[in-house]
Amino acid sequence: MAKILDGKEVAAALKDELVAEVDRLRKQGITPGLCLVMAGSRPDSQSYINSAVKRCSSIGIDCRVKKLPEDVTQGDFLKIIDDLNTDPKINGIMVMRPLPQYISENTIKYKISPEKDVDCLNPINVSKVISGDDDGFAPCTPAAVIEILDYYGIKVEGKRTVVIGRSMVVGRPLAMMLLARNATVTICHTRTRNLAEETKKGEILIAAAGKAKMVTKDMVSNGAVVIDVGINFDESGKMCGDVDFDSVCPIASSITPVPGGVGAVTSTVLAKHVIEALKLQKGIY
Ligand SMILES: Nc1nc(=O)c2c([nH]1)NC[C@@H]1CN(c3ccc(C(=O)N[C@@H](CCC(=O)O)C(=O)O)cc3)C=[N+]21
Repeated sequence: MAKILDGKEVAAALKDELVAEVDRLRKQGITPGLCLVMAGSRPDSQSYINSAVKRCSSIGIDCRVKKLPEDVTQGDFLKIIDDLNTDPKINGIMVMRPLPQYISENTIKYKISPEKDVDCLNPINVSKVISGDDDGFAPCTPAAVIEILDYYGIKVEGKRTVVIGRSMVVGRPLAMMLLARNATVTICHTRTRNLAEETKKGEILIAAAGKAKMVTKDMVSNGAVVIDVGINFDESGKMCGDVDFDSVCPIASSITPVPGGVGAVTSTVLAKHVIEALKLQKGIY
């Protein structure tokens, strides 16, 4: 049976470091501030906002949530981003995706100040992820995957690492972050032929496809490390990952559960990024 890679444990360890950091900053009279911006009422965005606010507040970050109507105009949206860019109390800006249909994500993402862009929407930060510079902000979810691998001492260098999924929030940036750590990376996606043949080559297999329980045991090689980034809900409304945990667990060497895996670390990484953003803006090293 695979060893369980416990996201809650990783998040707790990271949280301890961050609380200590926020305490040090508070003694200098500074409190980090985050604003989460949500247009419309998607339940997945709302659920992330709830857990992000809970987690960041418990670390000592001031959280603000800006809820905009689904039919907000592009002009109003841009004005809000502009105000946050210049607000000295706000160190991090997180805009929930996807944006409403009539808002151009391309326009919004360039507008977020790169120094406050804690979830990597601005192409300046995307380009840093691609070139392997670590002075920008990577998106929080792939950064959470890296935190888990680091915490458990799982080295990716030289290893055949297969990522399923090519989204801008997870698959693509994650592939680049693994490449920067010298993994041999394969990206699989909806048009990949003989998917199981490809995924079986992975010594490390990362599922970020957004499709419930799609990774079955015939797709996993014996002893693989399996990281499940999926957050889906099954027929009975229960949260489940992209990996069919019960069938894969017996053959993997280690595996992240859902819930309690990558998702449990993501909001703590967000808090980490807000603190880094503050230090960057204030010139604290
Ligand atoms: N710019 C942007 N970045 C995002 O990362 C992003 C987004 N937009 N839009 C919406 C989706 C959805 N999403 C969720 C993350 C965690 C939970 C969640 O339930 N987390 C639980 C833990 C789940 C677990 O344990 O696996 C928690 O933090 O307590 C839900 C939803 C992020 N998203």
